Amino acid sequence: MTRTTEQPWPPLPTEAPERHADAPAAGTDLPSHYAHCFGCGERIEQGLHLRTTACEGVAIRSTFTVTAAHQGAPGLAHGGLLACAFDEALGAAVANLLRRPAVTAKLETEFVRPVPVGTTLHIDAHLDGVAGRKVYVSAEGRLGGEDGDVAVRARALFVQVKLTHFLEHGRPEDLRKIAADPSLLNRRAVELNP
Ligand SMILES: CCCCC/C=C\C/C=C\C/C=C\C/C=C\CCCC(=O)SCCNC(=O)CCNC(=O)[C@H](O)C(C)(C)COP(=O)(O)OP(=O)(O)OC[C@H]1O[C@@H](n2cnc3c(N)ncnc32)[C@H](O)[C@@H]1OP(=O)(O)O
Repeated sequence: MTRTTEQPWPPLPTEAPERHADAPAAGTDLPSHYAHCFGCGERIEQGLHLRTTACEGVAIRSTFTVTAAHQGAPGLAHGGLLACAFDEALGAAVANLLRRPAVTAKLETEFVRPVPVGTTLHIDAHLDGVAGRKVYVSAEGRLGGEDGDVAVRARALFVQVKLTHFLEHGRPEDLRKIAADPSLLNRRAVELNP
């Protein structure tokens, strides 16, 4: 079987990603983009509660601590939730460093080692290339520390979208909740009208 990481990446010619001039400075802790996001939202009790910090260049670092609510096999993280953690970290890299809204079009994960409950996964995500609206991004997750063993690798294609994407497709009652309480959404993460 061909491993994901043995295939060319990005899969087509791209330009080097340019960090936006107003991207958060390296070392800045990035707030949750949406209070009800399963990946980072503070209002989702059993969510992943990813915490993300901007790094130098076109990179971010996230941490995800696996709890008993995230099990697949006894005492081990569910692979689908690990994929969710990577979707979140990769998306945070795209949105915060380029400051444009984008959605995941394709997400590949490679599970290298089991991730036990109680472990903190340290995820390093970096932008790899841009081709028009397409942004290629990848990440590695290490067990227990920044120098720990790699447990998961992921890479993804994000496609930049207009704000209208969310207004057209989002459930009206959730959009109304945001209108009533704008603090649910971190509007500063991206330029909504570039
Ligand atoms: C009030 C609301 C505010 C909203 C929030 C605002 C801001 C948020 C702020 C900060 C965010 C911070 C952090 C975010 C962190 C995590 C977020 C998690 C992200 C997600 O969890 S998000 C949910 C899952 N995600 C979806 O729900 C997407 C469903 N999907 C679609 O909505 C469409 O499918 C779309 C838009 C992807 C494309 O549709 P489209 O019509 O715009 O464009 P099109 O189809 O032309 O694709 C353009 C080019 O991408 C190529 N392409 C497309 N798909 C491909 C694939 N699978 N493989 C290979 N290439 C592909 C085409 O081949 C073409 O390539 P080319 O240009 O070369 O022809």
